Amino acid sequence: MKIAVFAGDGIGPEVTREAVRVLEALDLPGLVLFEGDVGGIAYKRHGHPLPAETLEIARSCDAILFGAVGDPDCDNLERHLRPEQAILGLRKELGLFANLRPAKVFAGLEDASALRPEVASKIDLLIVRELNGDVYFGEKGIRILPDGRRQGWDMMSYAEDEVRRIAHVGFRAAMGRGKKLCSVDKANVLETSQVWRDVMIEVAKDYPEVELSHMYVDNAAMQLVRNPGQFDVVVTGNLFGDILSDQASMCVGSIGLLASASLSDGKMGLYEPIHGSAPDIAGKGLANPMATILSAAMLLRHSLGLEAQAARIEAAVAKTLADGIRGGDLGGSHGTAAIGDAVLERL
Ligand SMILES: NC(=O)C1=CN([C@@H]2O[C@H](COP(=O)(O)OP(=O)(O)OC[C@H]3O[C@@H](n4cnc5c(N)ncnc54)[C@H](O)[C@@H]3O)[C@@H](O)[C@H]2O)C=CC1
Ligand SMILES: CC(C)CC(=O)C(=O)O
Ligand SMILES: [Mg+2]
Repeated sequence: MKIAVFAGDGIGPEVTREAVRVLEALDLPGLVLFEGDVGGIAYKRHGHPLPAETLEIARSCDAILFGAVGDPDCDNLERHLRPEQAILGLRKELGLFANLRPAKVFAGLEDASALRPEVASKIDLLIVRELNGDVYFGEKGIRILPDGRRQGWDMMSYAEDEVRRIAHVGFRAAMGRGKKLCSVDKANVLETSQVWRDVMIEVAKDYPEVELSHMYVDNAAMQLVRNPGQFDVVVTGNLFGDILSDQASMCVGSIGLLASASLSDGKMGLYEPIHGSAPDIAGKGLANPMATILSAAMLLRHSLGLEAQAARIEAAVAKTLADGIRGGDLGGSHGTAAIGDAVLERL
């Protein structure tokens, strides 16, 4: 079992360290970890945010545990050299098109939600976000208009096959959960979304037991706050899924809690918290490592088939929260390492 560990920038190394401690504590036979540079740190050391040797490590491993990338020092670099290209590059190079972002309220954490406890307590949803297409990977540029104004442009598109494969991921997930799938788009305005919606309707015929609904993304953002309990599986594109999942994190309490799996057709996957490098708290030991620890659990489940060990980690995190151990993001005072210690004690 080979796991690549790409800690990255900002709080990335801090939260990844705790997740690695948890993985190591499980004493998994044959587990070997391989570290690699990604993001701003990789740019500073190797001149590129995703060096060839890092990509090679990624390709040779069964799964990747990823921290976060992003460094304000690098914000003025040419776009292809910016830290964020590391995660975009890994997603594209490895064909990781399906991003699973579960959001569920942990018992005892209802009061930490930005929503009223009786609204928050009903949340148990899965955002299935397409991760290889959309405006993130379209042609883009900055051009000078004839009248001298600068104009930025980014091409949004989805081809039918790109929608079809993520639709199947969403419907299969719904079959294993509450059999409800809400497809989120902006088909009232965007042709990209019209194709998206047409394909969702077509694929739904293969899953007659799943109840398909459609929602415009602006309404979805509102419904996520008004009545998040109505959602089971939400399938959406790259941009909308990025935004809605950050929003969902505050509905369950904190962005420091939301884990994710980025999957391809095979078992290979990349696992990361949904948050970024949080430069505002980096280096202070304040970051909540739970999202990364829970991402490690997803890694064991999806890439290594170790369901019992994944459940063990999730139970330890749930117990830690139930015992009142909370980081600053949840109104508590526990630091990154103390939260890691507490999870390890409950493993
Ligand atoms: N997959 C990745 O590597 C991602 C990278 N980024 C990058 O991260 C950098 C910062 O982006 P932001 O927009 O500030 O988003 P962010 O997610 O890094 O931070 C947003 C806010 O949430 C807080 N926060 C995030 N994670 C936390 C944790 N584990 N515990 C406690 N508080 C936490 C931060 O302190 C900040 O106030 C940028 O360079 C951005 O491009 C952003 C999202 C994903
Ligand atoms: C940093 C971006 C490339 C993506 C992002 O915000 C995310 O995947 O959540
Ligand atoms: Mg994001």
